[in-house]
Amino acid sequence: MSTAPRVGVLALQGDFREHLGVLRELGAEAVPVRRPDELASVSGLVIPGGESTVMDKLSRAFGLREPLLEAIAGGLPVYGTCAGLIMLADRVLDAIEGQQTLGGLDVTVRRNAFGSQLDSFETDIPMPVLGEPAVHAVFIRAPVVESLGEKAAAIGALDDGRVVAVEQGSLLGTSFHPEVTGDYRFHEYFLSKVRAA
Ligand SMILES: NC(=O)CC[C@H](N)C(=O)O
Repeated sequence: MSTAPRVGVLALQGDFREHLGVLRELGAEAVPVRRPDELASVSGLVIPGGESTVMDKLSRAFGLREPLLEAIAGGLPVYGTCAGLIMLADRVLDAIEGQQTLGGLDVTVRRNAFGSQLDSFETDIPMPVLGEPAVHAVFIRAPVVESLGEKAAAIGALDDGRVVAVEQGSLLGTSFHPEVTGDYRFHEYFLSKVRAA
């Protein structure tokens, strides 16, 4: 019998409680991560949606930036949603002055890419890695992946071709919020990476 994987959700800011709930529903031992020792105790990490500029500042204030960089470099499976995707991106457009990301995903993302007229919307996105049916995706002041480097792969795009889901080894990122839809295939996919790591 395999034991439940212990996974963390970065709990500095944003909708971390929703992710903790989903991961627990899927049978994982899910814990909030705010301190380096908590990060060291998990075998996977979700970076939730929220506000990437605030998460960036808080990660430095909490002494988590360096441990997070080391964990990502060391191959920890990490899944970033929305602001979490921004945190995982190597390059960011429309960042605020001084904003830093953790990086890891060889992509360029644009923050708040849908503008102020269309802050939030929902649509179905075919996602071959998850099979049928298409994923119902909820976007909230979301980023898009404007370009991908060689190491990253697009795994989901809008009808107009804009990439909103990416994967690179043990890293996974989505512009949208699977934790609010009741369709937990993305979290299951992430947990399969954790188990395989
Ligand atoms: N729902 C979200 O996570 C929004 C992301 C936010 N616009 C940012 O730049 O960080």
